Amino acid sequence: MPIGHTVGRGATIRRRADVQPTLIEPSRTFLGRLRRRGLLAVGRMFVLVVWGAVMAAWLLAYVPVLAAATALVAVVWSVQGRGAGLAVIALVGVAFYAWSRAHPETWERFVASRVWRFTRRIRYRWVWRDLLAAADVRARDAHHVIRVPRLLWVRLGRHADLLTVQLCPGVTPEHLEAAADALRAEFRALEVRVLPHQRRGWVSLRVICADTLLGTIAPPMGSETEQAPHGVDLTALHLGRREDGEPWLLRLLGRHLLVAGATGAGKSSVVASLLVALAPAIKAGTVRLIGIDPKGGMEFGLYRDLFHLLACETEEDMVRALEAAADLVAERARSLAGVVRLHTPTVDAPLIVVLVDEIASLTAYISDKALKERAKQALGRLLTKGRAVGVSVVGCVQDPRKDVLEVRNLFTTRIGLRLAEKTEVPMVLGDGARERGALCDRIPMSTPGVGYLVEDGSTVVTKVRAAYVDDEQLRWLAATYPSPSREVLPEVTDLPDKPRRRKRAAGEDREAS
Ligand SMILES: Nc1ncnc2c1ncn2[C@@H]1O[C@H](COP(=O)(O)OP(=O)(O)OP(=O)(O)O)[C@@H](O)[C@H]1O
Repeated sequence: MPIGHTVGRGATIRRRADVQPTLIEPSRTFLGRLRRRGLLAVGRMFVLVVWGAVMAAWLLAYVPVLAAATALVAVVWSVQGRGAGLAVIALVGVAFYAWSRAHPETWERFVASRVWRFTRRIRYRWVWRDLLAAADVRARDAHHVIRVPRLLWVRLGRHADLLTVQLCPGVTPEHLEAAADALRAEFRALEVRVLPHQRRGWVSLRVICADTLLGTIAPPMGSETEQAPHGVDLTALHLGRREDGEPWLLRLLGRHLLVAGATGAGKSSVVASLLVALAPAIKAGTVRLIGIDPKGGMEFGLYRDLFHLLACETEEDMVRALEAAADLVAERARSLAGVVRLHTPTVDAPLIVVLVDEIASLTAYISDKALKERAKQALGRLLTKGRAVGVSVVGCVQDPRKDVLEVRNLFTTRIGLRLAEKTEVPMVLGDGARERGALCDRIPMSTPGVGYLVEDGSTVVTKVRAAYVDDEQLRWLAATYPSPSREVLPEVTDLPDKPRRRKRAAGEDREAS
């Protein structure tokens, strides 16, 4: 088997010291060796020239401004001769310099960023084999030839590139995940993330080259027709931006959402962005909010009018609100049994969003044991049966430890904002999420609202940042899109603590008599 020969899938590494030297057929004479080397050098030179020409043509196609300038120089040179050609080259140089000074944004957009992107493409291919072999993403075949995954193609983006990679036998996506840091350093990127590919044996690498989440993001607010011209799409709520610069669209219909983050990580900005996206539907009556705020209304009190029901005064109130929502789930499940598999929100049967700020206050920090048990049961009922019947829970949590929040695996969409320790990442986002790129513990304090999102049943990790909605905008939102219906707690439903109230009432009667 000659060195460098490719068998089946994967690319081979040539000239490696650890390849069996016996595989090389040595030339016997000095002249033979010289001829062989000379031929090899000529062959390499030829390949290099062809490759350079192809790359130059590709670069011109990729940067039309350069193509136009090159065409101009070529025409003048061929018609007017070398002197005029050189003069045009100098003129083009001066024009480009003046452009970059006078309009740096357009220069960046049409020339600099495109050239930079193109050099990235060359870099990926240039370093690929050696880098993967050095980072231990390799396998050795039966002939002791070292093979690495093959880089099939590169899709360049403004902020992130997507590399499609064909794995070779013996190399798994986990090998690439383990080498993500080495790839990031060599590609001079911010992050490298391994994503699944629809074809078996292939994976994608997302290489993040520019941080689009550094600056604060403004919420998409406006009049009803501006904000949601075609009505609110509950499967694609615009909450902020993704790391590749695209809008972050979140599906809430048929999902429960957990937002975990240390104090000051920006949990309330995720909730506020969600409210901005839902507001027109709240006013239209197709979405109803039930708010539970253990901070006594400090968070949700600001936009009280958006809520159909707000429980924030006592622990008892909050648990009763949860139970009311859980009863509604049972009632809807009965009425929808055998009719539909997923409820479609209407004004008569709206999507109920149960918004809980600091969910651990209900499941862990309540002092009354019986009340805590009731809260856990109601939450369990909501999370296991609510999705299909149009009841979604959105919960925030600071401390994601198991004893604090036992039900966290029932949340189908999870967002990990800045977390204190790396051991907390799998607690929120699941096993292996940190290896796949969810570095919640490395999010700086200076970027609140930044987090990693994982959906149930998917291994894809997406970095996002929620828009920042200030207090003034929240007040405006509540005044512009108030909930058309309002309920107060005692009237919510047939409350399960009635016997206790009856007992207390009986006791009061006795005292009176
Ligand atoms: N998406 C965001 N963009 C820019 N700044 C933000 C964003 N979210 C939050 N901030 C800033 O960070 C501060 C803390 O954020 P926030 O109150 O949302 O954190 P939190 O996780 O809810 O904290 P706590 O658990 O203590 O309530 C805010 O006062 C705000 O100034």
